[in-house]
Amino acid sequence: MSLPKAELHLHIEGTLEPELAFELAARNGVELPYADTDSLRTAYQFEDLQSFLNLYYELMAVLRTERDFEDLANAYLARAAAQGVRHAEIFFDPQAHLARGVEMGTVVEGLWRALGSSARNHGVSTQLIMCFLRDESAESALETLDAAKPYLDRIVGVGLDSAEVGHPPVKFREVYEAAAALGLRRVAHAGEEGPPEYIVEALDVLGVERIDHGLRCVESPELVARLVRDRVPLTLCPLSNVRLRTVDVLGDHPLPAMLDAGLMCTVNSDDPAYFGGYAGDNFEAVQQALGLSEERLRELARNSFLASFLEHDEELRARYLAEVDAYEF
Ligand code: HPA
Ligand SMILES: [Zn+2]
Repeated sequence: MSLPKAELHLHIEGTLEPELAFELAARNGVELPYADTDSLRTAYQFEDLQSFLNLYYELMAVLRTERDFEDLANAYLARAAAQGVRHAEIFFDPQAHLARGVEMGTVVEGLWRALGSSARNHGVSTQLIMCFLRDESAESALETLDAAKPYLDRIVGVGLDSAEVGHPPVKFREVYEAAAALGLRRVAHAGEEGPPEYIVEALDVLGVERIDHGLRCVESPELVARLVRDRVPLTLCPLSNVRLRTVDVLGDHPLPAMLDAGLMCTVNSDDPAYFGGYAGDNFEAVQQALGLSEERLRELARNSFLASFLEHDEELRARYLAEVDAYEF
């Protein structure tokens, strides 16, 4: 669906399509434990978040040089642009690369080669959000923030991802305080597999401005009331929820009820190469499975721009919002 939209929940490493994975493996002399793209695709059957993360981290072995990260980001931006994405706030996972001996500079400069010319080349404005892996230590997160200091002009904010349960937001209090002191925006995954309390903690302890996923807020009427009152954006990822089995089938997704409750929902793709669709595909899927009206879809698109970190260019945000209003389905 080409409705203009911002993508606010997108892991760049999760855009690695099998074809590009094999191309980069050949280029870098990396051996993949799959015969070809078809046999790799058959591995895309996930039980839960962890079973996905195992493959996600395994395939990252092919990302080694600046050019690899540039090619990865350009491939994503081209696909996103074709599906109506006008603005993308893109997560990356530096710890997963540092652990393999790939430097922060290689990752950021490589991504920037694509992002820095994206408005011109793809018609997509971009921001970069650095995520900490919550199943690594708080010390490791602090070291990562330190390693990012030379590149902060290219990074708008920090996030928190990877295995959620057992790794509550409070573990990262100190690093989020340090990030805030550096002027970075703050978001965090919470309430994907973890309980509603993690969402409350992300707000109260980490001071986040948006919740990534946040799906399990629906279990707490009190929390829903707070999120509605404070207009806290939730970056939902419907196809991801089905593939990682946080909802059984898309037709059972709580998105319509969440919108009816007044929550500020957005629709995003998370890891589109693994979960069966990019941003526009997610919009189409929820339209079909949940029967969302055109006005609801327009509301989701407006929310995406309102929730985006475009404060440095309100004119651009206004232009995007006008495009949403003018869109004809
Ligand atoms: O959906 C996700 N959840 C948590 N961590 C992640 N890292 C990539 N994708 C995800
Ligand atoms: Zn995610």
